[in-house]
Amino acid sequence: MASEAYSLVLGCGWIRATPRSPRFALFLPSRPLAVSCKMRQKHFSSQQKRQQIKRVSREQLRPNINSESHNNDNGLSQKASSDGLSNQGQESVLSNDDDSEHDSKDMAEASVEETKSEMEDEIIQEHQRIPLEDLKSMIRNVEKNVSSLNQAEVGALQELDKILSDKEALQAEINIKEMKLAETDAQIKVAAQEKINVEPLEDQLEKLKEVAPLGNGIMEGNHSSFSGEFPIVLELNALRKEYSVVKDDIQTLKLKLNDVIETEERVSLLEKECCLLDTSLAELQSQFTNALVDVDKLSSLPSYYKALSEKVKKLLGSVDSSNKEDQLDFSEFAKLQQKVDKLEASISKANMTELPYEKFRLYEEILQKKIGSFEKHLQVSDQEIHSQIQLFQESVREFQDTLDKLQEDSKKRSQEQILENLPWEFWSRLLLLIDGWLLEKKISTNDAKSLRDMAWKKDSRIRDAYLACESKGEHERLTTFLKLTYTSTRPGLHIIHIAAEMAPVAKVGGLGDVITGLSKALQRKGHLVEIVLPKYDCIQYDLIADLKALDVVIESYFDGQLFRNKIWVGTIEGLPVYFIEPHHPAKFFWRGTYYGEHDDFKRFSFFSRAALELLYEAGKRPDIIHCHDWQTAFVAPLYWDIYAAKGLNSARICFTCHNFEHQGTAPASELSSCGLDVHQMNRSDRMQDNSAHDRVNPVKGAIVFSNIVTTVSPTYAQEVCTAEGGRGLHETLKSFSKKFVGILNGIDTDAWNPSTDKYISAQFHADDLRGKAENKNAIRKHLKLSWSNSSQPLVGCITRLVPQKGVHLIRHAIYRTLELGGQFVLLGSSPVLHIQREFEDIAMHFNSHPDVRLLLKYDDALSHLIYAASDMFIIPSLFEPCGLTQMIAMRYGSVPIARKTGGLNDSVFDVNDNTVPEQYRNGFTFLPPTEQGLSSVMGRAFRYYSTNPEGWQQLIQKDMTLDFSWDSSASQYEELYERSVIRARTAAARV
Ligand SMILES: Nc1ncnc2c1ncn2[C@@H]1O[C@H](COP(=O)(O)OP(=O)(O)O)[C@@H](O)[C@H]1O
Repeated sequence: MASEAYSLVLGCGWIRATPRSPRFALFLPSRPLAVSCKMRQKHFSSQQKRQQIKRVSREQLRPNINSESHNNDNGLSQKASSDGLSNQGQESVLSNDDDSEHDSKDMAEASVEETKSEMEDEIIQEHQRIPLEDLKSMIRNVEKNVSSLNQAEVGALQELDKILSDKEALQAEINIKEMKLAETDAQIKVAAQEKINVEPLEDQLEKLKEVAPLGNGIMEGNHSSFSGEFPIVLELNALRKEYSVVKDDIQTLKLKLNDVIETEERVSLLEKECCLLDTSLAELQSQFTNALVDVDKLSSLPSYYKALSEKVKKLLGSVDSSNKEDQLDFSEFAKLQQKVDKLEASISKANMTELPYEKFRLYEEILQKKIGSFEKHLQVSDQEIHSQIQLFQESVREFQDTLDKLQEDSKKRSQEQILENLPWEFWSRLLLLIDGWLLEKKISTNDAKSLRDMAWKKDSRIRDAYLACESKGEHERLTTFLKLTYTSTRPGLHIIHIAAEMAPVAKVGGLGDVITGLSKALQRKGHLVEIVLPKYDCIQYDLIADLKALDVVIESYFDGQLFRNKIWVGTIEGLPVYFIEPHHPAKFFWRGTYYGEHDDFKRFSFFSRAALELLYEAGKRPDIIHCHDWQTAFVAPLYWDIYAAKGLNSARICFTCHNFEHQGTAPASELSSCGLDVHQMNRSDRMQDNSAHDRVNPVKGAIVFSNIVTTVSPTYAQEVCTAEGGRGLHETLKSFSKKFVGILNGIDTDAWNPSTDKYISAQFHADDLRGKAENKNAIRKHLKLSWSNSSQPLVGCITRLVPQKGVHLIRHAIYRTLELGGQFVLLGSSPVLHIQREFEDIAMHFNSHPDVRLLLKYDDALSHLIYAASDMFIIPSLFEPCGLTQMIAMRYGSVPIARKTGGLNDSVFDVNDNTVPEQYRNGFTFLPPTEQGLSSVMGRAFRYYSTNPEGWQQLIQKDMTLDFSWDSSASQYEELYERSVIRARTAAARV
């Protein structure tokens, strides 16, 4: 394109004006030499042309002369002409005399005359030799020749005249052309000069304009009359014109230059595009290579599939051979095989075909689609194959099982046939063994009876047990047989809880929750669980199903006489519950309260004895009697001291202390009321209080007399073995450490379930927390708190307001919450008067405060709403045997802020504690029981809440899904119970 434009410019240059050509050369550096050469050639050729014209005009003259002479010389003109052209000497002469026309004419005439005289001389000489006649004819011929010669001469002269006139015309023409040539030469010279001196000329013009006002007029063409008189002015005019033409040309050139620049820019853009295309091409190439690798990989899949098919076929074969009824459908496999084969073929086809680069993209897309669909097919095939394999494996397994069973059955049958046909001798030996153990008092009459019955019926279990331990020692045989009596007769354990609380009908604190939660969990595990409770007047009777008084009176001993007890039965949360209503003049459970009465020792010692009386009278044979806290701790010594001897001897006693702070000590004399021998019991190794020897300690008595002693968390179990934590019982606990264990409580996940809770405003769960925000809003409105800022954190606290719970820290938490910009809701009441008063004052102080509300009461329904609404939950206990509120709070998405003590230490793990695996970190903890310690941890929690809302949300979700159910705790109790029962039977067998 550039060269095209250039030739066009050159063309224009030649057509319009030669002088412009060198200016182009300024912008087209490769061209100036050629152009100037061309100019020089042109100039040279015009000179040559002129010389040629001159030469031709001279030569045109010469042949005419020669032809004249040679025509007369019998057509020898050709030779004469060539001689004439080659005669250099003649040419040089002619060239020196180029305008003498007359001289030429004279010379022609002289030449004719000369020829004529030469001929006459020849005739005379011929005449002297030849006859006259001949001479006469010859003369006539000569005369004829002369006349024809004369005619020829006239013609020649005419011809000469014509030639001369032609010559003149030609000469004139030549002159004009030479003049024109000279002019052109001059113009060329001027142009050459002008091309070098445009600017000086401009300056000159400017100077002329300045110095000659006349010149201005001339240049403007107003004084044409002076043109001829001022050649310089004319020249200047011409120059001006030339200058304007040049200017135009410059303009044109500039435009052209812009075009060129634009073109260059376009070229560079195109180059860039070209580069980009190159790189994308390279990318495509590499993608193509990768795709080929992928295709390679994919091509290996069919072989993998084939291997799988082979395996499946093998399996099918084995199944076929095992069971011909199991006919397998191969059509699916055949279809899959066809699909894979097809894909394989298309892949190899694609590999063989080399696609052009411009089709890469299209190819890649198709390839990707193919790979995608192939992968999908493969996935589906994989799944199908997998499920088919599983199906076949299952059927093979089933078949194998049936086979095994059949084999076992047939083996059994044949064995049974053998065993059934066991000689009478075998059964007699077995019966004698049982009787011997009974007589030797190695087993009880009952155990002996049930074992004897089994042997009598030829029960396979006793036969197998006998055969299994035939070669073993007697103790092991005894244990095996006793286990048989216990497992063979019942599906699980018979467990009876004797307690002072049961949630939700008679709940003061965590004890009530444990009774219900643990019992339900044990019930679910297949055990028979029953609960015996005092029939308090303040029980929530509406929560008891099928409550009824039995038409029976149980008399129980107290203060030297028998008192009648009315027995009520009913179910609470699906659990069978017995209520004892003593008809005692002191109206032990008609007080409108559970605890805190002056005669609590009497009240609960009475109840403990009446409960055992009930079991005894009812003829119950429980495996486990589980008593709780000091209120029912009397059961352990009463059982072993009185009821075991009376025949209620099937049970093992488990005692759980929920709080060693409460030991129920009393003057030793009071113990006699329930029938215990004070003298026997008030001993340091029995019930005597470790600190006051005239007092008996029911908790110590339970530790001593129970088979299993537990407390409610592993950390607390350790703490109470120290002087600081044991409250005087640490030595006793240490001495019975073998039967003492700490098991963390669980919570009743049915009762505490935010997705089904009927007490809360909106149910919610970990995956959808919108309900939690609704509950927050609802409680704020309900308690007339400010609800303008939904992100203002709400701190909850539900507790008994007792020193153990860190009341001073709870009070501090209220102020600290305000300091941190949060809201605080407390639900609690105190059995301690001064604490109750103190909190009532605080409640009054914040009566209409927008951010604090204190509710000094016990309110189960409200507690649910607070758990559901709060963002954080505070438990700053000085000590905490287990604590349930932190677990309930977490279940409701309220993050616990707890002191590291007792059960809190076993269930709350700080978000920053690197010693704990990340998945267990669920809250904020602090150790020093000080206001500073609490302030600091609350600050951390608030910062986390406000600065990391996403992390907070995740923390809530994690907390809500943690397992605090009773399942694992109940399993631990179950294991303890079972071990104890077996041990008892074995021990009984030994005695
Ligand atoms: N004022 C109250 N209103 C309703 N429920 C309460 C109140 N105070 C405590 N609770 C409940 O009592 C139980 C407390 O158990 P826990 O944390 O083991 O403490 P403790 O047994 O020492 O009182 C929780 O279920 C808690 O919700």
